[in-house]
Order: sequence, then structure tokens, then C-alpha cells
Amino acid sequence: MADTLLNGLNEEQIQAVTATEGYIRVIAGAGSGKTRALTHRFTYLVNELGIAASNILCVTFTNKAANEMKKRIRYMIGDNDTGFICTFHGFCVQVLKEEIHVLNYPKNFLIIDTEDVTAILHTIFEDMGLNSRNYTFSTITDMIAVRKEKEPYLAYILETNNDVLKEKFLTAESKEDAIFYRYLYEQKKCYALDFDDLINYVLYIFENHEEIKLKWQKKLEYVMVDEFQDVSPKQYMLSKLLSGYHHNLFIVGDPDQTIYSWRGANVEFILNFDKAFPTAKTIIMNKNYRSTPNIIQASNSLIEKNKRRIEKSLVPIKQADIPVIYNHMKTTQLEAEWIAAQIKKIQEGGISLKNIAILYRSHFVSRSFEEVFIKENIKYTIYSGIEFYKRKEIKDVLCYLRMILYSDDISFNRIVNIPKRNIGEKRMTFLKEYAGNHSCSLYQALQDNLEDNLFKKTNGKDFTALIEKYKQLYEEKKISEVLSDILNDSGYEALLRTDGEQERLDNLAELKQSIFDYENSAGEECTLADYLEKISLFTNLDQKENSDSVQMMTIHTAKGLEFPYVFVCGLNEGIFPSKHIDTSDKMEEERRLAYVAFTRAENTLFLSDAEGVNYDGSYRYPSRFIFNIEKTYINYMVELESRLASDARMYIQLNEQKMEQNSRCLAINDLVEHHVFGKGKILDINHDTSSYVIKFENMETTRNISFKIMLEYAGHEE
Ligand SMILES: Nc1ncnc2c1ncn2[C@@H]1O[C@H](COP(=O)(O)OP(=O)(O)OP(=O)(O)O)[C@@H](O)[C@H]1O
Repeated sequence: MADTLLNGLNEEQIQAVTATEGYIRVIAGAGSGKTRALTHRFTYLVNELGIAASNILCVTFTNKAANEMKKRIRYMIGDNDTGFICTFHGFCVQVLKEEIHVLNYPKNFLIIDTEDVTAILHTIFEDMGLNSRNYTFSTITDMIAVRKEKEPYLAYILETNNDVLKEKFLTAESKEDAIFYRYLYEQKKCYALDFDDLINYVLYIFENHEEIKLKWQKKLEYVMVDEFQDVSPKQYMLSKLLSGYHHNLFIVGDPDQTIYSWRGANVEFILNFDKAFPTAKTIIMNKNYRSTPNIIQASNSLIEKNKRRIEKSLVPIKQADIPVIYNHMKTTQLEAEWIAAQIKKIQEGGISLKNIAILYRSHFVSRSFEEVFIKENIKYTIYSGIEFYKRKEIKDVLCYLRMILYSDDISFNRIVNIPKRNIGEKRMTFLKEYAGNHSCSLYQALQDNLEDNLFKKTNGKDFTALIEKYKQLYEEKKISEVLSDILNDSGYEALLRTDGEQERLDNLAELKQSIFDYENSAGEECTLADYLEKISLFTNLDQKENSDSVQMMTIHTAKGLEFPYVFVCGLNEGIFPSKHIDTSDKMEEERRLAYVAFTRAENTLFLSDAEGVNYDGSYRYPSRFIFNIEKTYINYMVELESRLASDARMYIQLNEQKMEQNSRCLAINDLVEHHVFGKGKILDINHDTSSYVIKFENMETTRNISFKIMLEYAGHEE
């Protein structure tokens, strides 16, 4: 039986599958069959060694990857119980559902996504009289994330009651403190956890409740983590902790594909795994099954230009002499037309459009292509834009469902006046004040004041009656029925019909269909709470694949995917690499991104760029990533004019020198500028925690700021 399972695997894959005990690191090059190794390993543990699936944790990068893996494993082990195959977030939610009661939180706590966070910030900004000239939501979200990473905020919010928390933000000395504590207050009020909290709460519970930690450690006899090159410090901590009893931790990743450093990923964890676990065994998988030889040679040639890496070269298994094509154009319009013409040629060869992908660095690049594709009648799907679950109508309706379960302020704020119930700004201000004074939710505030003159002429009563009605009956109905009924009873669907919002109605129909599918596939875990929890974890990376159309997406979205024909376009200085890249480290990450893009191609890789001027007035030279590839591996459709080529090389050389300067380590007494905290001076450097101790001009006390945060050098002062 083991033979059948191991059939079709190469030697390294067999090693990865059968080395089940201890700490194992697999450095797996692009297209070397990681997914195959992981699924077979899971199956081997279950079918050959008799390990229960429920004792195996297998962490993937996206929900989509988890679902894909579950499907394959289910097929191989012939059982529906696939244990814990999920993302870190998904796993944390499962732990919290079982354990969060020790923190006196309800089992059905609320998970809030980025849209909800923005909604909370809106309220805070409004109340504090702030606007985008003071701060942007994104800088504040970053500030909150950084503080949550660094400060023991959890101990603080758990031990502090709401009144004290309130006092804290009301009396805060700096605006940032006020916003931060107010945000924590708003969260605590409705037991809401944002994405960063999920892992922080789990770690907190494990650190403070030895018996719970031990329970999970014992349960998870085998821990596997995919895409380990992109784990954050907290994810690393969790992997280490969970495998702390059985000591079976299997990690797979490709350091050359680390593309999420900007989100906290740290490639050091995979690079130093053997130092952290001296007994660790390393397996290198470098046979590439995906791409034709020229694609591999070009990609190897590109990534070799990175200095900070483990040396490894992909070896192509496929045989075919298909060139990598590069074309340089005078305008983006011409670039798009050239790509459209290539697509038509591919199509004429009987290849369907879904086998073709257009990859780009940033969303804005897609516009010129779309225009040409529409003109040329080429069907395409863009994997971006506003994510399905964040579209207005979808979010509105989900907030109605959330009101039934949680009656939280975020949902209340969003839908109490949609459709119009005459509860406008004045009445909302009253409710907020009342809720603040009585330490209750806005919904409770409305319920308490329905008889007040201020609310007599509103439809507040209908609203609370509606929510109360569904609170009574939702458990007896299917989620799809609750949804249809509440859309009808609330007048929401009628509102869209009156406004002639066909696209929004179509989206609602799609939502109903997806709930219907969920009910048919979810088995026992099919309650409204389960459903809301599941979709709250959806991200842009989990979108549905579409019919026969060209697939257009950013390279980050394309991670882990493969397509027979790949176009990487907009390969220009200022676009890719992006003009925001200002240090050598970031440039190495940008090069890894190009490497991820190139290695998505199975059959043919097309590279292109177009001349022009960037927004900041800089010239769009052909990208250094083109020059990084040995010319023998690419077929230039036109030779670059020698003047253009030499100007481009000169520009790139100067730019690299500038980045080297920017990358120089900051020293004690250097003056710096932080994007949120402003001007400050470095007082100390803490290499243990990889951070600078900085005294900011606007703050009483010092802050430890991670090396990862970009600080502008602003001089030196002894
Ligand atoms: N032993 C093998 N024999 C033949 N084909 C294989 C083998 N292993 C993997 N493949 C094929 O190689 C391709 C790449 O595999 P997979 O998607 O698992 O790569 P990966 O390592 O996850 O890639 P990446 O990190 O670039 O996303 C797939 O089409 C897979 O079917």
C-alpha cells in the first residue's frame, strides 16, 4: 500500500513524506511539488502509520489552499474528517471557540475584518474631530498593529473594566494613545477580535493556562506548516509552541519566494530553523515539474542576483525548447495591443483563455489592458477590486445577520438607518452619549429610549422588533431562510429594487447561493455563528475562479498558482520594481516577487514593458529585472536602442547606490522620522529584540521600534 502512495513521487518527496518524526525542514523550490509532498505526507501518516487525522495540524497560507488540500486528502484517505487543515487564523478560531471562555469572552465572539476596523475608526475620528489631514486610516491601522505586536495590550484589556478603559482614552495625553485605547474599548465592548487578535489571544491563553496549552500540544501529534518562508514572529511562536510536546514539526517553504515581509513575515525563521532546532533534518527539493527549461534558467538567473539567500538552483524536469519572450514598446497602449495579439494567437492554437494569466505588480497597471481587451473582445477576470464580502450590499446584509447574534455597535452603526428609519446624525449622537453614560451597546440604548419623544417619529421600534423576532427564531431556521426573510422584512431588498441596483441584487443572489452551498457541505457545523465566523476569515486570496477568461491579478495573488501561459507586464523602473522601494533589502524582496511571477509559467513566459513617465516625473526605463537575466535565456523581440539601454543601466546603478546608503544601519544618536510618531532620536539599539529605543519629540516616554519599520534618516546629534 505504501508503494502505491509513494508511486509518482521523486526521491526527495519520498523522504519528505516518510520522515515523520522530529523537526524536518523542506526547502522546496518553485514548482517542485510541495503540495504533492504535503498531501501525501498527511495521507501516509493516516493510512500507513494509523495516526488519526484529527491529531494532525496542517497549516496553509490561504483558505483556498486549505480547501484544495482537504479535497485531495479526503479523496486519498476516504474519510470526511480531515482534522485541522487550515490557515493560522482558522486554527486560532477553532482554539478560541473552545477556550476563550477562560477569558470570560463568549464562545461566539465576533471576528472583525478590515472593513469593520475602518468603520470603528470612522466613529473614533468623528468623535475626536479628526480627519484625513491629521491621520489616514491606514497609518492608524498600522499604528494599532505595531502596538499590538509590541505591547502587552491583552493583559491590559482583559484585566481592565470598560469604565477604566474609557477613562484611559478620555485622559490620554497623546492623540495616538487616545485612538489606540478607544479602539480597544470599542472592541472590548462587543467582544470583537480583529485578525491580529486571533493569534494574540491564543498565545495569551497558552501562556497563562498551562493545562490548555498542554491539551493542545498533546492533541496535535504532528504539525506541518506550508509556506514557512512567510510566517510572522507570532506564527513562528505558535508553531514552535504547538509542537513543544511531541516535537514533530515539519515545515516547507522557499526562501526565494518570501514576498510578505511588509506584512511582518520573516524569512530568518526558515533560514535559521536548523539553529533553532539542532536535531532538524533538511531536505532540499529542487526538481521543477512545472516549467519549461528556459523559464527555469531565466528565473535562476534572476534570483541569483539576490545576495541574502541560500544558494539553490532549480533543475527543470520538463523538456521543450520554448523561448522566454521579451518585448519593449513605446507606449502602454502598444504593450497592451501586443499582449492582446499574442493572446489571440494562443487562442487560435486551440488553447482556452483560462490558461492565460496576466500578472502585474500593482492594480493600476491593469487599466490599459482592460481597455484593449474590451475593444478586442477578449474575456478577462480581474482578481482584485473590492472583495466580494466587502461590497456594500454584502456587508450590509451580513451586518443584519450579525445583529441577530451579537447586536454589536459596528453592525448597528452600519444598518440601523438602512433603509431609512429616520435615525440620523442627531439621534445617533444621543444614542452614543446614552450608551457611553450607561456602558451599554447602541442597540440597548435604542431599546431603552424607544418611548422617548426623540424616537417617537422614527422607525426604531420596527427595527428592534425585527431583530428581536429573528433572535427568537433564527435557531430553528436555515441560514438561507433567515437571510431571505430578513432581506424581505427589513425592506432592504425592496430598497435595492426601487433604486434599480441590479448589480447589487445580483450580488445578493450570489450570496444566497453561496449560503445554500455552505448548508449543503458544512455538515454539523452549520449554525449562523459558524457561517459568520467562516466568512469573516475570507480574504482577497480566496476568490472564486471564473469561467473561460484571461486571469488578471497581482503577483501577490498569484502566489502558489500555475498557468500554461504567463504575461508579466509593466516591467519598468518605477512600476516593477515599484518606486516605493528604497532599500537593498526591499529590492531583494521585489526581485523575489519577480521570481514568483516568472515561475508561475508552465509553458511560455512573456515579459513586457513600455516607455513613459511615472507620476513623480521619473522615466520608465526597462526594469532591472530584465537586465538581471542572462541574455541567452530570453528572446528580445526588438533590441533596445543602445542609448535607452545605457541610460537605463546608469539610472539603475545610481538607484542601487542610493539604496545601499539608505540600507546602512542606523546608529545611536541618529535622528529619525517615523511615519506615525514623527521625529525622534535613537537612544539605544536592542539587538536581542531587533529594535531601536527611540525618544520621540511628541512623547514623554521612549518606544521600542522594530528594525522592520521604515525610519527616515534625519541627521545625527551627539
Ligand atoms: N513527482 C512528481 N511528478 C510529476 N509531476 C509532479 C511531481 N510533483 C509535483 N508535480 C507537478 O508539479 C507541479 C508543481 O507542483 P506544486 O504545485 O505542488 O508545486 P509547489 O512546490 O507548491 O510550487 P510553488 O511553490 O511554486 O507554488 C504540479 O503541476 C504538480 O502536479
